Amino acid sequence: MTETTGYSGGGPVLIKNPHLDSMEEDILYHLDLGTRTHNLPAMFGDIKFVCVGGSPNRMKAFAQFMHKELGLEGSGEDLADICAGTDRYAMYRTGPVLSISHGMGIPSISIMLHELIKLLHHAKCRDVTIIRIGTSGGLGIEAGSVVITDTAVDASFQPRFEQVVLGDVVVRSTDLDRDLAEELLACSKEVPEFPTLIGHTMCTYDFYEGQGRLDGALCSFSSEKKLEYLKRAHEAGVRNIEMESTAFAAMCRLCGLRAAVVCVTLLDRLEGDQIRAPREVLREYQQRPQRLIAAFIRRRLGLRPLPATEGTTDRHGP
Ligand SMILES: O=P(O)(O)O[C@H]1O[C@H](CO)[C@@H](O)[C@H]1O
Ligand SMILES: O=c1cc[nH]c(=O)[nH]1
Repeated sequence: MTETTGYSGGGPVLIKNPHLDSMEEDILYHLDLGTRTHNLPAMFGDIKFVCVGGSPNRMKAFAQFMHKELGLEGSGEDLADICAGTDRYAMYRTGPVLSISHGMGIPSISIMLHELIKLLHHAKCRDVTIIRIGTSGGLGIEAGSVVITDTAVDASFQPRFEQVVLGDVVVRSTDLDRDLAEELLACSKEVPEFPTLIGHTMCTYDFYEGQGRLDGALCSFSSEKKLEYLKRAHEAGVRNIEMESTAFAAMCRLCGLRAAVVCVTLLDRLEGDQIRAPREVLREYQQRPQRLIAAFIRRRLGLRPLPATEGTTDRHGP
């Protein structure tokens, strides 16, 4: 079965679930929030930008960075984790920006997105832009490059996300908002210290065998087969590889959220498998998507570009 419902962009957050209307209460279990226990419109109704990424520390650092970038009062060092009652995900807000961690892989981001999208719906948010700021392995591009995804593809280079529902495979489109990708590319001129490009992003179910690595606990293919696969991916337009983009693109699109994926590359997979860059270098790399998104949000809010932003200082690294 293929679901073709189109991306609407702007407007309200669409919930494609008729059962929700008849529920007296909706408990967002993994976020430790709920419609009875929290005034979600008061807490989140004015959110316009949602940024998600794997690591809780990265998303805290990003919220603190945005606090400064938006020129809000105070240092932002004391931003509280809104989901502190659970250790599944971490969530911070500053001004109109919500910053949330999603863990690693499709099952983890999928659970977070179900609850986040319902939260935005219950809060009556409108015109929300959602961006995944992540890390990835590059394909044929310099380590440290930032890739803005035009289309998320699966491990067979197809623009689809397959979800098993009641035993049947449901196929969902993974197109992302082209205009938003172009707008982000235009913003990259404000952060010229690193290369930024648009390309396909391949999403896999695993970091090791699933991404053609030779260095996992299991490996059943040769070095030649690995390179042949990665080169085919490159020829198909893939410029980076990560583990959440297809599910993210499919769910956001169906729910009317304008979405983008912006990931830095930690290495060039055509040159190796192990991530060897020193922690200091990796730390600076993971700040790059954040700096680009800060420039984008500032521009959207009509704030003047800041001279040479330095990014966040998350001490934990990617
Ligand atoms: O850096 P983040 O955004 O966590 O994402 C990437 O890093 C993880 C693997 O190290 C995967 O989840 C992959 O998608
Ligand atoms: O190679 C990489 C690096 C980061 N994240 C991935 O999923 N793959």
